[in-house]
Amino acid sequence: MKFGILGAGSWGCAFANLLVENGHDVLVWARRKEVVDEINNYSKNSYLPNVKLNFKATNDLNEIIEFSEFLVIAIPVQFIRDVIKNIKVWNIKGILNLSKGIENKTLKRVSEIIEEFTNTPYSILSGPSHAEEVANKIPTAVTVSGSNAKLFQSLISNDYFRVYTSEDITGVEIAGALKNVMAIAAGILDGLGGWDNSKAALMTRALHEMIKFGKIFGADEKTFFGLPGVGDLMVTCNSSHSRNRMFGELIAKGTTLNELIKNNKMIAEGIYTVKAVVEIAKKKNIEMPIANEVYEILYNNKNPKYSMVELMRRPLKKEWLI
Ligand SMILES: NC(=O)C1=CN([C@@H]2O[C@H](COP(=O)(O)OP(=O)(O)OC[C@H]3O[C@@H](n4cnc5c(N)ncnc54)[C@H](O)[C@@H]3O)[C@@H](O)[C@H]2O)C=CC1
Ligand SMILES: O=C(CO)COP(=O)(O)O
Repeated sequence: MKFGILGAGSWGCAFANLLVENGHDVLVWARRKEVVDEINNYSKNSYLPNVKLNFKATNDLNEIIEFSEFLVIAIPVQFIRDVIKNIKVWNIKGILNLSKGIENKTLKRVSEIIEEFTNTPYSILSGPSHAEEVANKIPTAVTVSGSNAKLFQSLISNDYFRVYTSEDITGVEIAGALKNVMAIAAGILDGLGGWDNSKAALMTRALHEMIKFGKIFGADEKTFFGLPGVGDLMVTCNSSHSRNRMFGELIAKGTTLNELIKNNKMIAEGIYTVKAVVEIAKKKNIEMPIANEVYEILYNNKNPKYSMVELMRRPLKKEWLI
């Protein structure tokens, strides 16, 4: 099959290699010409520096659309709209979204952004899947949900990348978006000196906060006890590969948010999604203590140590103790 991939970041490139490995034709769209040249001339990309890339890239959106049977989205969520608004004709069979977040300016999930522009069948793939490990064929398992879930499961699964299917698009999207926010909080505890007990308690609370938020939008609670939920929460809160966790750790150690954004080409989606989560929680009157603390630390300079200690001292709601 012919897959066009929007986004030549670490996940777009790792996923492109996987599709090539599975025998598919792949073309990647990169925003910047120098990234296209680096991929086409040297089979390299600074977003995934230690991996040989086995595909070609273009900077021409029309070329990608003409090429593709299926379109994969691997652009950080806040930037998706500015790219896809330039697609004039959506003559593709299906969309597979890999991106995890909620758009700040509209409070929309990726499926909701996409449906503003096209009624092309939409699916999302999400779960514990750090690009660096997938690129090195380290066994990984993810979930795909949406119109073409079974088809994508057959086209994408291989001996190191297992794809399971779900009916719960909303739950998979919300789990993937919110785990990034929670991982920033987990990283803050790492930065305070590796508070492992606190981190375990935080991750337990984080899961319940994600479930509570998801159920407001009709998500299935079961989704959060699977790969898109607790699976991705654990890997992102604990992995040295996680940008969101790393941002939290560096914030706790005194780096400012602006310095992190300026000094890192990679994107930690949670620093943007947390704004949308806090705004939605306020509108829908959902108590989101961890997300609120992450927001206060990132955007109102609340002291990370004081904030986390105070948060962890707050009594857990009875129903959250499992
Ligand atoms: N990297 C990973 O291990 C995984 C990432 N994801 C998700 O994949 C999505 C894509 O992120 P990554 O591949 O990780 O990206 P990245 O963080 O590796 O690279 C940043 C990407 O964002 C693009 N970008 C930066 N500023 C931009 C702007 N102003 N306008 C348009 N594009 C801009 C860059 O060109 C680059 O493609 C994200 O939603 C992420 O949460 C999901 C699973 C694993
Ligand atoms: O989604 C991911 C792993 O499943 C990647 O997490 P980070 O964006 O925190 O690196």
